[in-house]
Amino acid sequence: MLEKNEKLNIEEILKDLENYRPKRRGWHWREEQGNQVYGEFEYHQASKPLKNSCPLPAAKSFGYIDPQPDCVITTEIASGRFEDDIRRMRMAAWHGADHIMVIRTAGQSHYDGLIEGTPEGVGGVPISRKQVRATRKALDIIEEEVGRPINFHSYVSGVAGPDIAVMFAEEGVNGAHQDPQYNVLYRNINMVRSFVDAAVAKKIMAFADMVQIDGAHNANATAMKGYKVMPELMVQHAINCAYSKMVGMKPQNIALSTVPPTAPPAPCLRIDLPYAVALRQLFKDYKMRAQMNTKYMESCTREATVTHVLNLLISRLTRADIQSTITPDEGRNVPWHYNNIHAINTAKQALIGMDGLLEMVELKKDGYLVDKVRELKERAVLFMEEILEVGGYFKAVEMGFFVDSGMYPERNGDGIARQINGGIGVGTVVERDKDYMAPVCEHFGYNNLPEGIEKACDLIDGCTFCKPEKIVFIDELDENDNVNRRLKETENLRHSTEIKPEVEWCGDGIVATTIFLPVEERVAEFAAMEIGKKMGLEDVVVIHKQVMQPAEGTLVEIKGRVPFTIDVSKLEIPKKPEVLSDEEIRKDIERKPMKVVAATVGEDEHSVGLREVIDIKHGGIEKYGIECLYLGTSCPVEKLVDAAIEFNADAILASTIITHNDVHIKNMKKIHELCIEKGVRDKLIVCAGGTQVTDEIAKSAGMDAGFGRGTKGNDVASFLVKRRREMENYEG
Ligand SMILES: Cc1ncc(COP(=O)(O)O)c(/C=N/CC[C@H](N)C(=O)O)c1O
Repeated sequence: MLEKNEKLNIEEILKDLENYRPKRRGWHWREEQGNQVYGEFEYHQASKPLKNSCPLPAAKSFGYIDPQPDCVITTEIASGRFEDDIRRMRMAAWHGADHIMVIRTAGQSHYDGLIEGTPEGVGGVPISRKQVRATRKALDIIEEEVGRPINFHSYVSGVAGPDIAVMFAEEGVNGAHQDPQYNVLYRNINMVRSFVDAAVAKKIMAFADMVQIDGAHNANATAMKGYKVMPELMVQHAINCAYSKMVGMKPQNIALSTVPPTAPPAPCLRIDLPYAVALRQLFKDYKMRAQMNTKYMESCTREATVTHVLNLLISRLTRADIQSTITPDEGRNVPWHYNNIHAINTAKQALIGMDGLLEMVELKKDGYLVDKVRELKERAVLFMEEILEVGGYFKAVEMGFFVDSGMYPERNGDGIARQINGGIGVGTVVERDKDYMAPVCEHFGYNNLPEGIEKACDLIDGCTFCKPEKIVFIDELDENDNVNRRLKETENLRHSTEIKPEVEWCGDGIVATTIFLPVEERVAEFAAMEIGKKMGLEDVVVIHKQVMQPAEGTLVEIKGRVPFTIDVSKLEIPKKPEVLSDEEIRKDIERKPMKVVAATVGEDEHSVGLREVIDIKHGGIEKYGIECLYLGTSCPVEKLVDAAIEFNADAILASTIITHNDVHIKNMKKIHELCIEKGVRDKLIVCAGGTQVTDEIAKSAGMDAGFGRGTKGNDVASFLVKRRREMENYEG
């Protein structure tokens, strides 16, 4: 078991892979939990807490609770270097993801065999046995520390679909996309080959108890207008569900991949919600894998996040068994790892925030919604009927029925047409002879087993499903394109005190900066790049620009590479002040009572933070017996200092939240100077606090200490006691 602050050791994970065996087969759904209590709250759609996790930032105000939604949460990974992805997977798991979906290297669907070794991928990882083993082994470690099984997922499709299905079943992969329509429509693989392969693959996935996700979401992304293909999507789901069931998959392992088809500025709920309702009504026995919209994503991460929250509202208003997440930067680049985390947090935050929603609101049982649901179902049924009329699915594909930009029955004739005698793998399906026999288990279709043979693989004393020791593990095929060589290049950064910024890969050195420039867009773009260069960044690229007003200015985000490393052993890091125990603080105050005056100074009305530091009910300093005179908010600094003198206080606590024009620093300096003017500075302990106040800023403004975001009563009381001791010793 890893220690909390011990890094995953990629070298260790790569060791002895030839003998690694997965702990289990099959998918893990979060346990039904009924009502869950986290802290002071009861949840009606939550699952068990994690052993270790990173709560949302705002959990600070709720005792750091980290309630886990009831559905599985997915994060998709596509960096191309699995050795760097396991770090991202660990971060994701600690933020609540329990479904790790690894995108394959571009075009792996066209590989007509398995990939071996660990070559670097493009836009995804080359899914190979060694990579799957290393990743599953890392996930074993990660699931131990978070205390929840993690589902490892990739894709069973393409020309080598059945081969990959076998390898996934052997290696304990827990879920996969499998939909022959994907091969046909988006990879132009021959349709007969695709459906025959799909039957073989699905049977193996059923044996391995893998959850299957279909490929309907692709029509959303590929269609001219996502919302025009809603009837077709239901048809695509139906085809894959029916085919999967016929092969022997359990409905509870068949997940429909459903994406809300639109996004603002379209009135998306009015379009997407009826579709989501219709889908769940038609496919109530199946699982819903709710995906977030990717089609209408631009480079604005804020916009993407709001769209995704609206998608999550639909999940909560209908049903999501798996909530898939899309990173807010997917519209910019291959996702950066911290954006995977932002996306997971968006899902966790919104789903938990909408806990029990349907106990308070319900979908109307008449009017627009019901009519729209009905209309969509009718369109889908008509679509299905027409497929039958023209002679079945293959014929319909040849006629370009699918991904047509018209809202069925409207047709624009621009669908993706494929010929039954065309595509990759055409003519490669051979009818099985009468005496065809394959001595392996879970083999779909006709298998002419000899008399008396129970299990096909008895003939060869066990197949790899029954005797995993028969699996042949190939380590590396290419002496250059492999993980060992890549790790060599980053050796120094993994085994020294030198670090570099990173967004995807160890040592990639990428940083991002947000800049506002008071000029029109085109000028701002080039000015921002110039600023990046002057900051010493290399390969500066604009990753986002947004007009704030055509003449007044433009927001620009740039990324660039820092050419240097930071040696952390050489950093001057001030020691965190040691906090005294409650007992010790209380004893010292009993020994010698302490009085404090406190206020929020200037024109500042914020009081919450200071009250938490003071009030006994928040565990504030009063609980140690310190006597506090609280002067409220918008307190002039003169009044605060005078009160300290009058009250014969030992200390002043000044809260200053507003930092506009550095007013917080000005106020601190004024308090310091006033105490000197009145000859009491060396008698008083003077502290400031606030969300933007740091110890360094406060001390440079003449304070004895500064307390920032997250400060607790015992931090302040501990400082006051220690500081008074110093002053007493000083007085001798
Ligand atoms: C049914 C099916 N088979 C295979 C592939 C992948 O096939 P290549 O490995 O050839 O790219 C896909 C891809 N979908 C993208 C995942 C998406 N980000 C998602 O949310 O699911 C697919 O849908």
